[in-house]
Amino acid sequence: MLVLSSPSGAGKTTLTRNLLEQENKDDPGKLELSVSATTRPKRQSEIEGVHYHFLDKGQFERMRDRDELLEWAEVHGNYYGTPRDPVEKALSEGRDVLFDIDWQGTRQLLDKMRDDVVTVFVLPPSAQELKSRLVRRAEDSDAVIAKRLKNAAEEFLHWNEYDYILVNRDLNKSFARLRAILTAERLKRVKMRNLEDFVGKLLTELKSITP
Ligand SMILES: Nc1nc2c(ncn2[C@@H]2O[C@H](COP(=O)(O)OP(=O)(O)O)[C@@H](O)[C@H]2O)c(=O)[nH]1
Ligand SMILES: Nc1ncnc2c1ncn2[C@@H]1O[C@H](COP(=O)(O)OP(=O)(O)O)[C@@H](O)[C@H]1O
Repeated sequence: MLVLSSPSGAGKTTLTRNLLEQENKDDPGKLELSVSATTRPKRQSEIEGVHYHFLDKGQFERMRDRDELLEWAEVHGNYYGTPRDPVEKALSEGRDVLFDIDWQGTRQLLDKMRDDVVTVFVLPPSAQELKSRLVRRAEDSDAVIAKRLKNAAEEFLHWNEYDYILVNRDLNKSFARLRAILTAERLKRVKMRNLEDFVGKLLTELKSITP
C-alpha cells in the first residue's frame, strides 16, 4: 500500500495519476488506485467511480456504520473514506494499491496494517506557489480555496509522520522520485514473494553445474 498525502494543491492527485499511467504501461494491473467515497460535490473534471464515488451524507454514514470503510475522516467539512472490499481484493491478488488520503486516514491505515504501508508526504515549494496552484487548477470557488489554504497549516504539521517527503517543485523530478520510492520498496526482501523458492532453485542449479 502506497499512501500519498499533502495539503490541497501540492500536487498529489497529479502525481498519483502519472504514477498509475506509467506503472500500468510497464506492468498492467500491478498498481491499482483506491477510489475513495466522498460527500464533497463533484468537480467539473471529475467522473463518478473514476476519481471518487460521490455519495450523500446518509449513504456515506450507512457505509461507515456497516464497517465497509477501511478508514474515514472529515476533511474540509466533507466526509472521505476508503471502501474496504476493493483494497482487500487487490491485495489478496498480489496487486499494489495507491491511496490519496489525508493524515487522519493514513494514521488509521498504519494502525491496522503498519508493515504493509509506505507513506509519502508531498509539500509545495512555497506557500505562495500552493495558493497559485489552487487558483490555476480553477476547480474550486474562492471560498473553497480559502478554506483549503487555511487548513493547509494543520496538514503541514503532520509531515513528520511519513516515511518519505517529496517537495514538489519540478513535476518531472518529483515523479521520478516517487517511482524510485515505489521501486525501492518493492525490492525490500520482506516484500518479495517466492524468494525462498527462487534461491532454492539457484542452489540446485549451482550444484548441477559445479564439478
Ligand atoms: N482520510 C481520507 N482522506 C481522503 C480520502 N480521499 C481523499 N482524501 C483527502 O481529502 C482531501 C481533499 O481531497 P479533495 O477534495 O479531492 O481535494 P484536493 O486535495 O484539493 O484535490 C485530500 O487531503 C485527500 O487526500 C479518503 O478516502 N480518506
Ligand atoms: N510540480 C508542479 N509544478 C506546477 N504545477 C503543478 C505541479 N504539480 C501539480 N501542479 C498543478 O497544481 C494544481 C494542483 O495539483 P493537484 O494534483 O490537483 O493537487 P492536490 O491533489 O494535492 O490537491 C494542478 O493544477 C496541477 O496541474
